[in-house]
Formats: sequence, C-alpha cells, structure tokens
Amino acid sequence: MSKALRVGITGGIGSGKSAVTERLQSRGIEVVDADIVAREVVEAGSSALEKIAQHFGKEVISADGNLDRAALRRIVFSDPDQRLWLERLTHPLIGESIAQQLATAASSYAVLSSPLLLESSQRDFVDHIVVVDVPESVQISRTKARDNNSEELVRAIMAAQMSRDSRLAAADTVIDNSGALAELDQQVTALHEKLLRLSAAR
Ligand SMILES: CC(C)(COP(=O)(O)OP(=O)(O)OC[C@H]1O[C@@H](n2cnc3c(N)ncnc32)[C@H](O)[C@@H]1O)[C@@H](O)C(=O)NCCC(=O)NCCS
Ligand SMILES: Nc1ncnc2c1ncn2[C@@H]1O[C@H](COP(=O)(O)OP(=O)(O)OP(=O)(O)O)[C@@H](O)[C@H]1O
Repeated sequence: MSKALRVGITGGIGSGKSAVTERLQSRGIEVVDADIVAREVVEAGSSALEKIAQHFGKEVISADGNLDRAALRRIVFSDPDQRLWLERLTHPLIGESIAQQLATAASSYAVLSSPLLLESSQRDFVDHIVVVDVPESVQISRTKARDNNSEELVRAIMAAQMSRDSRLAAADTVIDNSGALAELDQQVTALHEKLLRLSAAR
C-alpha cells in the first residue's frame, strides 16, 4: 500500500487555516499544525530557547522561563535580518518534527497546516496544496479582532509572507473564506470528499 496522501493547507495570517483544520479534525483527520510545532521547539529549557536568549537578550524571556512571544514578535517583524536569524534556528527543528508526525499519521489522509508552507521547504512534505484565501482587508480585520494586534503589526507580518497572487498560483485547491462560516462549512465538506477520493485513487 502506498503512503497516505499528505495535504498542505496554507494561507496568510488570519485567512482561516485553523477554521478549516478544526472541521477536518472533527472528521477524524490528523492535522499537524506548524504554529504549534514552532512553539514546541522553543519550549522552556530547550537548547533553541537558550540560543534565542543569548542572541536577543533576557528581555525576550519571561519571569517563568518561557519565551516572551510578544517581545520577540515586535523585534522580528520590524527587522527582517532578525527574523531570518530566528528562522534559520527554528525552521530545521520545525521541519524535523513535522516530518516525523506526518510519517506516523494514520488517518485516510494527513494534513500539514502552515502559514509558511510555500515559503519554506515544508512544501516538499505534501502532495496536494490547499490555499485558504481571503482579501487582505479581511485578513487584517479578522486578525485584529482575534489577537488585539495593531494594524501596523498585522501589515508587517503580512509583508513577511508570500503575496496573495503567488499563493493562489501555487494552489491545487482554493477555499474562499471571505464569506460566512456556513459557506466555509460547505466548502470543507466538498474538500474532504475530494481528498478522500484522491487518497483512494493512490
Ligand atoms: C515571532 C514569534 C515568537 C511570535 O509568536 P506569536 O505567538 O506572537 O505568533 P504565532 O507563532 O502564533 O504566529 C502567528 C502568525 O504569525 C505569522 N508568522 C509567524 N512566524 C512568521 C514568520 N517567520 N514569517 C512570516 N509570518 C510568520 C503566521 O501567520 C502565524 O500564523 C513566532 O511567530 C515565531 O517563533 N516565529 C518563527 C517561527 C515560524 O516561522 N513560525 C511559523 C510557522 S513555521
Ligand atoms: N468565515 C469566517 N467568518 C468570520 N470569522 C472567521 C471566518 N473564518 C475564520 N474566522 C475567524 O477569523 C480569525 C482567523 O481565523 P483562523 O484563526 O482560522 O486563521 P489562521 O489562518 O489559522 O490564522 P494564523 O495564521 O494567524 O494562525 C479567527 O478568529 C476565526 O474564528
């Protein structure tokens, strides 16, 4: 038997990747979330966090020994060189963990959800690319409502990500999440059926 179909789900900040993956998880599909893995590789006591503290200073470590994510976010999204430094440290560790988790996934297909799927070598981990798409104005309003971030910070994060057009050009399947959640539900149902078909045809 060939290995399970691996599906990458991507989209810019606030596009609705989690809204899609929650709906797939409730159907029993295993989801690896790159944002969660990115937190695990810098947990308190890890050697990656030690290196971050050495490089950025104690101001990015909270009193409880955890990474002060808000402090590091302010630094890396205002200075591309610092962001690249952080990515060079964490992306290989994130990639290793993602590969392991995908290899052991046991559902009919497995999902990797990542904001940087197409910007990184994570793309090589998947057989089918789903892009969750909304206009930039919707990304900004939903992210601001969720995270209490300034519009300036959301725009800086978006500037570090691929453009909407390039992302759409790389998609095998596009989910349009500009409408209501009920419309998303319908699209996710159709997506799940399509992915089951593709997986069965392997
Ligand atoms: C800078 C950090 C500490 C900020 O943490 P915070 O809790 O505020 O944000 P979180 O990790 O939940 O990310 C929120 C969103 O920001 C965007 N984002 C995060 N890192 C990046 C990046 N390097 N480039 C572009 N966008 C990014 C994504 O859309 C992500 O969904 C954190 O994002 C981080 O460690 N980033 C580097 C690792 C990385 O590239 N992660 C992305 C998944 S591989
Ligand atoms: N169709 C929709 N209508 C209204 N709100 C939505 C819709 N889809 C998602 N949301 C909300 O918008 C916000 C962003 O969605 P979500 O967290 O799923 O995006 P994401 O792509 O996973 O974001 P990130 O890259 O930042 O992790 C959330 O608060 C979510 O509840």
